[in-house]
Amino acid sequence: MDRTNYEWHEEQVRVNEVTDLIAVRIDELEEQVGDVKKDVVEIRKHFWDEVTVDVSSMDDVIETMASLKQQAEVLSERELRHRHATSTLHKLRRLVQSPYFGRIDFVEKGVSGTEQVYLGIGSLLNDNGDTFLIYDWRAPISSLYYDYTPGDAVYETPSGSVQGEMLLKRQFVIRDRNIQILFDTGITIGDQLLQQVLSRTSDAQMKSIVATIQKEQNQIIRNDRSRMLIVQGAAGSGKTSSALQRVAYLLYKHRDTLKSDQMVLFSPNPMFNSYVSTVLPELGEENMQQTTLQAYLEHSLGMDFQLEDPFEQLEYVLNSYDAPEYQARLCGIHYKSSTAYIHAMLKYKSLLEREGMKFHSILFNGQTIVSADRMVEQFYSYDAAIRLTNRISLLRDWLLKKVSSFANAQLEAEWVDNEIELLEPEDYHRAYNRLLKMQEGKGVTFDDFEAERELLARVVVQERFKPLRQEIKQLSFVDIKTIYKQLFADEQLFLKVNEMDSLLDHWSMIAKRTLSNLDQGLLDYEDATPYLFMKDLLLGFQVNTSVRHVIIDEAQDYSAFQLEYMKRLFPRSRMTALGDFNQAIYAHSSAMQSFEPLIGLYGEEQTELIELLRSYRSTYEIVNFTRGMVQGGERIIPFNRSGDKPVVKRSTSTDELNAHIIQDLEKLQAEGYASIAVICKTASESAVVHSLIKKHVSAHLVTKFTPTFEQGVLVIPAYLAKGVEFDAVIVYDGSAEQYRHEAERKLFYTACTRAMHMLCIHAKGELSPFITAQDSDMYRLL
Ligand SMILES: Nc1ncnc2c1ncn2[C@@H]1O[C@H](COP(=O)(O)OP(=O)(O)OP(=O)(O)O)[C@@H](O)[C@H]1O
Repeated sequence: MDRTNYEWHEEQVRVNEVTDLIAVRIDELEEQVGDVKKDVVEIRKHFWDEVTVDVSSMDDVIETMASLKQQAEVLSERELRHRHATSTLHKLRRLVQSPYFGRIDFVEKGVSGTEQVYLGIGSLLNDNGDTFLIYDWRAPISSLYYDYTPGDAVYETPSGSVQGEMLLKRQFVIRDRNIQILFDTGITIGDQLLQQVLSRTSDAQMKSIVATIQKEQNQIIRNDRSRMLIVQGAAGSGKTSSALQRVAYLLYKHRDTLKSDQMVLFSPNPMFNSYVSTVLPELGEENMQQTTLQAYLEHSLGMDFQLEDPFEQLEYVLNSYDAPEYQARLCGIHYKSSTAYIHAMLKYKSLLEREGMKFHSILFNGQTIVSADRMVEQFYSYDAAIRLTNRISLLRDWLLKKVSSFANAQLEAEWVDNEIELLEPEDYHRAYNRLLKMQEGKGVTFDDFEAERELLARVVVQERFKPLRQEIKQLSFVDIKTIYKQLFADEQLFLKVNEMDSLLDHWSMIAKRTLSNLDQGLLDYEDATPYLFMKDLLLGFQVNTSVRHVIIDEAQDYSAFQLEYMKRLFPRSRMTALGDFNQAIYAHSSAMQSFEPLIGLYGEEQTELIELLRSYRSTYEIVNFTRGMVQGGERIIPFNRSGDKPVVKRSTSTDELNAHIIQDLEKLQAEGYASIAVICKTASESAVVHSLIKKHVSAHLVTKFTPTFEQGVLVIPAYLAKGVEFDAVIVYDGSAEQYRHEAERKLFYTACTRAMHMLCIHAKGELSPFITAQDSDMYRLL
């Protein structure tokens, strides 16, 4: 047996020992889980048998409560035990198949002996409980594995740095308890394993990367200093992957204080949510909360308006170059996405403290209880030193009193008699019971006609005024819509709050669109967050203080305004923002060309910035080709994994183009690619292409409503392919006709960078000018 074989054998012996131990633990735990589960079922079944319920006297009630509490405690202790045991069991079941993926031998400075550290997705102690057979990849010492090659090495612990020398770094792939791959790493950190991992076919769900985390990614995962961590990374550089491992790391490091539901991931679309949702469970952690900004806006404003979503806005931007108001809309989007607009709103709010508030009159049956003017008068009669939101609360209380007096005055009204006549027997019965309760001890009975009429009148009046009271309590009397509209209806006001001398370019069109949309109950995407901000400024922010960490993926797609809003929404939270300016596809992204808005959120001292330049998703050939499409692309470093050169195919007609696409699809399928995306520019183009393709090849159409990501052939608009990846990508029509405006460059780049192994760009007629790789070495032109 040569040395390598011997080592392999030795390691396999260890794998056998460890997995045997895990198997024994699993057996024991399965038995335990079964017993505890039985206990829980029994306790639930006989819960009341063990409790003596006696309410005859106060003492008996207290005793009953005590016995109830005791029984509930026993139940909850067993349930907790069951949960713990089940989660340990899950971890062990994962470990038994593949107990670890790495080993380092480390000699700590000043300490004799070498420590062998085996790294897996969870830790495992020996039976004595004094030696780690497996270290969790998130343990402090495990960071050595990701940060160093053999030689001098340091890791951080809560009590300080530990220095020493790493003697060995070994990587494994273990499947079904057998070592399939084993090699020691030299200078090229894990290239061989990474090569293997990246060469596999894509999946419908993202995979964890714990075994091959790269040094620069480890900086992101373990960063726990700054309030705000910004990651700018090339397409495919592992931003999302690092962010998800980071969540797992933080949940591990702060396991006593941080729970998964205190972390929120903002995703670009619901399909992306499903794509990444298995990573944390794979690592033995519960998923964090996942949402989209649009879902939040819908939740907050969906009752009041029909909201445009970001995709509709983008479709407009991509499809409506010839619309007369196109430039005006872009200008409006630009302004409404900026921090300047936030400042204008804050200024507007301070003006409103003195004048200009708008209210809805309080009406009943067409009759005015309190007029809007009277409310304004009342509002500004309060001490100006009182905060605006508090003055609104005072006004609310005043209005409720006014409504009460008005309601009392209605008791004798004719409509009340009419409604009493119409009361259903149940209402009548309810009223009777209420009378009994209210009049207890007062000697009044329902035989008393006067009392009966009065009571029923009260019931009727109270019921009728209930919705109005409810609305007042919810502060609906503040006319947010008109207040917001004022900004665009009153030019002087706009100039004043913006501290501008002249109005925006295309002002009249911007103002007209804003006002007419609001009048029709529509809210453009660019207005939604500002509108909500205005509402919150006046009525109070609906902040969420329980969330401790917000992760924003595709951060370049949020406007400066939206980011600021999100910061206010989660005042006790840290933030991780991951983005790539080269993939900024929305019109408002022009307001986010740089890091400034992100850094500005918490200020430089509280912000850290990490850049990822190496791209892992695509082959060397694809990265080499696509990086020429964007500014600064020459800085992107392709990972050394070779594949076919991208193919660019020109057609002279739509029929020919379609025929080429179908040929390509059939060829790629025959070559064994599991996921192939035909990426179109817009939703409508996708629908047309899908109806054509499906006659020849089984294919799914992805729309903004598609909830989950599927394998096979997908036809998808480029903007929905954000964040996901495919074995092969066919860009449906990469012609100059489709992609020539600057706004389309990043969309085109995003589409091309979704490809892992193969990229084919088809074009009808002239090629898009973004295919700059003139050097025919970069691609094959067919
Ligand atoms: N260290 C790694 N080990 C293994 N695979 C990796 C590693 N880093 C990244 N990858 C793989 O590279 C691909 C791209 O990763 P990811 O989606 O996280 O990148 P991204 O920067 O978010 O991309 P984009 O911005 O283009 O959406 C994924 O398949 C991911 O598994």
